[in-house]
Amino acid sequence: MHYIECFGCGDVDGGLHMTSTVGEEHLVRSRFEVTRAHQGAPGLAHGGLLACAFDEALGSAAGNLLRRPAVTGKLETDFLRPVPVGSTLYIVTKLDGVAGRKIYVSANGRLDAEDGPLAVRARALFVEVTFEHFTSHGSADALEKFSQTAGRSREDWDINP
Ligand SMILES: CCCCCCCCCCCCCCCC(=O)SCCNC(=O)CCNC(=O)[C@H](O)C(C)(C)COP(=O)(O)OP(=O)(O)OC[C@H]1O[C@@H](n2cnc3c(N)ncnc32)[C@H](O)[C@@H]1OP(=O)(O)O
Repeated sequence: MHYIECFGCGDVDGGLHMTSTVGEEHLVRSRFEVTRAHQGAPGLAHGGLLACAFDEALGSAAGNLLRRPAVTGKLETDFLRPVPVGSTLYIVTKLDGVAGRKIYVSANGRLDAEDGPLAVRARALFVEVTFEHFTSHGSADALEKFSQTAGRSREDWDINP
C-alpha cells in the first residue's frame, strides 16, 4: 500500500483493495479480486475498473522498482477474455525501460491462477515527477500522508537501490 486513501491499494470502502509484491526477476505481482461492486454487465467486471486495476499494478511496479515518484501519462489495455465476478486476476508487471523521466511498464493479467488464461494485457507510460507535483496539484500535506501510510520518510523515497 502506498497511501491509505488510494482507491487501488488503500483501505477505502468500495476500493479495489489490491496488493502488490516485488518478486523474483524484478517482477511485481498484484492481485485483484473481482466482486459484485466491480460489475459492468451482469456477472462481469467493468472494463474501466479493470483498467484501474492495471493502473494500480503498473504504477506500483514503477514506484517500487525504481523508488521514484511517478504518475500515469498513458495507459493502454487489451481486454482478451471476460473477467467474471468472483474471479481473481493475477497480474504480473515488468519494467520495460526508462528514458529520462519516462518509465515504460507492461503487465499480463491471468484468471484465477498465475498460469491461468490470459484475460487482460496492459502497457503504460509513467512520468517521473517531483514531490511538489503532489503538494502543489493535490494536497499541501501530501508528503505527510504518504509517510504516515507507508511508514516512510521523504528521504526513503529518494533511495534508488
Ligand atoms: C518513490 C518511492 C515509491 C514507493 C512505492 C510507491 C508505490 C506507488 C504506487 C502508485 C500506484 C498508483 C497508480 C495510480 C497512478 C495514478 O493514478 S497517477 C494519476 C493520473 N495521472 C495524472 O494525473 C497525470 C496528469 N498529467 C501530468 O501531470 C503531466 O501531463 C505529466 C504526466 C506529469 C507530464 O507533464 P510534464 O511534467 O510537464 O512533462 P512533459 O515534459 O510534458 O513530459 C515528459 C516526457 O513524457 C512524455 N509524455 C508525457 N505524457 C505523455 C503521454 N500521454 N503520451 C506520451 N508521452 C508522454 C513527453 O512527451 C516527454 O517526453 P520527452 O520529451 O522527455 O521525450
